[in-house]
Amino acid sequence: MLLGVIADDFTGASDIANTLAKGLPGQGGLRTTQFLGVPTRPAASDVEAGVISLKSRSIPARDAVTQSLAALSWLRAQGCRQFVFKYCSTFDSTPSGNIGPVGEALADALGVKGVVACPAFPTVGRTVYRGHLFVNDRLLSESGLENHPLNPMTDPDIRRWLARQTEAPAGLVSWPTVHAGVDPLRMALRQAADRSETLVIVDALTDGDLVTIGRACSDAPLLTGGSGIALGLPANFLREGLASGGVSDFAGIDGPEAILAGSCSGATRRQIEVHSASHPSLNIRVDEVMAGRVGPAQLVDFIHSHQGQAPLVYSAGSPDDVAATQQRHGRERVAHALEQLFAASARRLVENGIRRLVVAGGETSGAVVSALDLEAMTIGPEIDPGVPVLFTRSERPLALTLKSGNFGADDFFEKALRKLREAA
Ligand SMILES: Nc1ncnc2c1ncn2[C@@H]1O[C@H](COP(=O)(O)OP(=O)(O)OP(=O)(O)O)[C@@H](O)[C@H]1O
Ligand SMILES: O=C(O)[C@@H](O)C(=O)CO
Repeated sequence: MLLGVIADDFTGASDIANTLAKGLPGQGGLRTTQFLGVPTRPAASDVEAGVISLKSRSIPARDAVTQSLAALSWLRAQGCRQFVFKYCSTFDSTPSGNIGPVGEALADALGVKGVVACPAFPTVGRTVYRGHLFVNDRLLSESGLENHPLNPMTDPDIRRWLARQTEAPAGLVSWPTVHAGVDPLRMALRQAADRSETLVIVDALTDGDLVTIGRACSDAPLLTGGSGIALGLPANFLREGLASGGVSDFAGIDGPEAILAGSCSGATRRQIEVHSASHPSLNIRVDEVMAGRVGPAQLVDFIHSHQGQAPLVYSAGSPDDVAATQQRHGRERVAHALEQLFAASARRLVENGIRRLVVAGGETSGAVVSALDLEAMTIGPEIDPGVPVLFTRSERPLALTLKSGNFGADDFFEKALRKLREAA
């Protein structure tokens, strides 16, 4: 294994696995596997990039650090020569973590400073300029992310946000330096290290900037960021003749289908609206779940009784509804109850023969996939930017996709089910 990624949620892991498997146009990528949690045995020998999915974005910082260091240890044992800590392109975190504490702990373990921190993902509108994160043409804090159910992002100055989470000062390399090219950027990162800045926000506005960052970091033991940070990395290994540049061998998996959406993000809510207009859909009422009147049986029955029609079960409400629900029952309790509900339902659905599964939302995906007890998934073709097909190679193969809340076109759900059936 050449490259090891530690991702703080499951959809984010798929996102960066997609980037690594795809590589740059015309060049090919790395043979990539997404692992669910820290594996307990060695990886297959042909894996070039291993992405470990943790569910560490919204847990106490101390636990996130412990899990991330365990992931690092396993990846080191597989022979990786470079590591990436993948977090959300909208820098999802709170003033107490977890990007800062995990980033610093990994940097300390690898003995490095001047480590890039760049959540930019221009294809889906995330850019960083002068340390400020934009989502399309809005600052992060006015993009809807200020209403996130778990980590409201209320400050677009991510250097300031990061500095609240870190022990060492957080640095900044602004866009003119990135634009000036590989050597000036390398020098700026070295200078940041000399100032004892462990994590350094690096601006990026385009894929070209991310490729420059990738090249400048060809020898860096550690990078941190959104999936865009991986854009230029496969090329480094290909250039050195270390990687194969292989393509996906996904043959398509047909069979019963289900869509489970626990995300309340803007894009998912639009996808729910579009899909529900012409497909059976069940809106889970949180009050009913909290009162114990709705459980997995209802969800599973609904999916089974609408087979062949792309049935959708979702929990999303408007930001006002979500806030009111959290007020009534408590944020953690609601999140826990919904995640358990989706997880238990998914387990039963797969036991009962569901073979194509679409899940929306990082935390939701984490809960669902953990309940399915899958160890590793191979990366197939891309469905929409940042969202690939994943498949298992077991006797009863499963094709699934884990969609980040804010990713995907409006018709994502229908398109995803189709892509899970088609060969690459
Ligand atoms: N109606 C609701 N009211 C309150 N909380 C909800 C509701 N529906 C879902 N949730 C909770 O909100 C959280 C949504 O997080 P999740 O990570 O799944 O989606 P997301 O944040 O949109 O996706 P991503 O992390 O990929 O951007 C989950 O913990 C979920 O249980
Ligand atoms: O970076 C992103 O936006 C996604 O991969 C993600 O992490 C959402 O959970």
